[in-house]
Amino acid sequence: MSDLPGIVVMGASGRMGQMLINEVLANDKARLVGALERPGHDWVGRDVGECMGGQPVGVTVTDDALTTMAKAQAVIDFTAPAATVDMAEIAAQARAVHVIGTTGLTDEDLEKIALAGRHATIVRAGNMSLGVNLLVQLTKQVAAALDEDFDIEIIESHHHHKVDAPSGTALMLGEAAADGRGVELAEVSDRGRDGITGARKRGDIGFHAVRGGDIVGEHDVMFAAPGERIVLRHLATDRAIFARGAVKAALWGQDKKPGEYSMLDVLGL
Ligand SMILES: NC(=O)C1=CN([C@@H]2O[C@H](COP(=O)(O)OP(=O)(O)OC[C@H]3O[C@@H](n4cnc5c(N)ncnc54)[C@H](O)[C@@H]3O)[C@@H](O)[C@H]2O)C=CC1
Ligand SMILES: O=C(O)C1=N[C@H](C(=O)O)C[C@H](O)C1
Repeated sequence: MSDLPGIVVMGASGRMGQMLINEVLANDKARLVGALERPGHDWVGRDVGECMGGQPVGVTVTDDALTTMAKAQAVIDFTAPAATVDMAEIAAQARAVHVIGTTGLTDEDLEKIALAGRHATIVRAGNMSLGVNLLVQLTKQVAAALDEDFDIEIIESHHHHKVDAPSGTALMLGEAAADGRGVELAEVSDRGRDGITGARKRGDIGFHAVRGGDIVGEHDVMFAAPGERIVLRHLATDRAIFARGAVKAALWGQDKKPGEYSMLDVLGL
């Protein structure tokens, strides 16, 4: 048997799940050892390659996370908050790296994940692409260089299936902007204005969510002052960028001590 790290993909039938299955299968430094779906899903019990419309790959989709994780060195999880919190405990028991791409996690979810991080290596990011993680660093730098004469607004656009807002990426960018300014995001966050809102409060960071069609993911960070505007922009046109980052994170995590890491750690940014 190969000693390459064995990776399980959770949420195998999802938009990201299918990207991840293809990415792991194509990677010569990893093996696909499991594909998980939620109980009752019609892919459960079938070969994941066939489910995706191709040749069999010898991995049957299952809803049995405990048994599947026993043979894995990492799990890549782009699913839903409740599923991710459950997996955090299972991955910690299995001493497997847990790569979390799921967004929409509450503070309570994050506390539970942090607890699991005492025993497991977790890499979590609202966006696993190289471009967005660079944008995070640029946002922090620009926010640190400018004063509050520049109003910061974050505008994100996604496909009409997306269930959470603001996007995980928008929140990462907001945190970076707040960090650059030396303030707490929670103190200055202004989400989705509506009605008679009053004039914009100096120092606030605004968030706006557009949902439509098949937009993969677009993010603008606008710094607007009287007489001039700077706009930092990332456009995702292919979900493969997220899958590539996630597989990189799963491999990077193999020799890391337990704890919570980000894609900035993985990419060395
Ligand atoms: N961090 C990043 O770079 C990115 C994060 N995302 C996030 O990933 C998540 C998933 O996005 P999509 O793939 O578009 O959604 P999706 O709805 O297409 O896929 C989610 C999949 O998870 C499965 N699932 C739900 N509960 C499960 C359980 N208990 N066990 C196993 N599978 C379970 C669902 O059946 C579904 O197939 C979202 O939170 C999204 O925001 C998406 C793209 C990039
Ligand atoms: O749900 C998505 O599709 C995406 N979610 C992530 C987010 O919430 O930022 C990353 C990417 O923008 C696609």
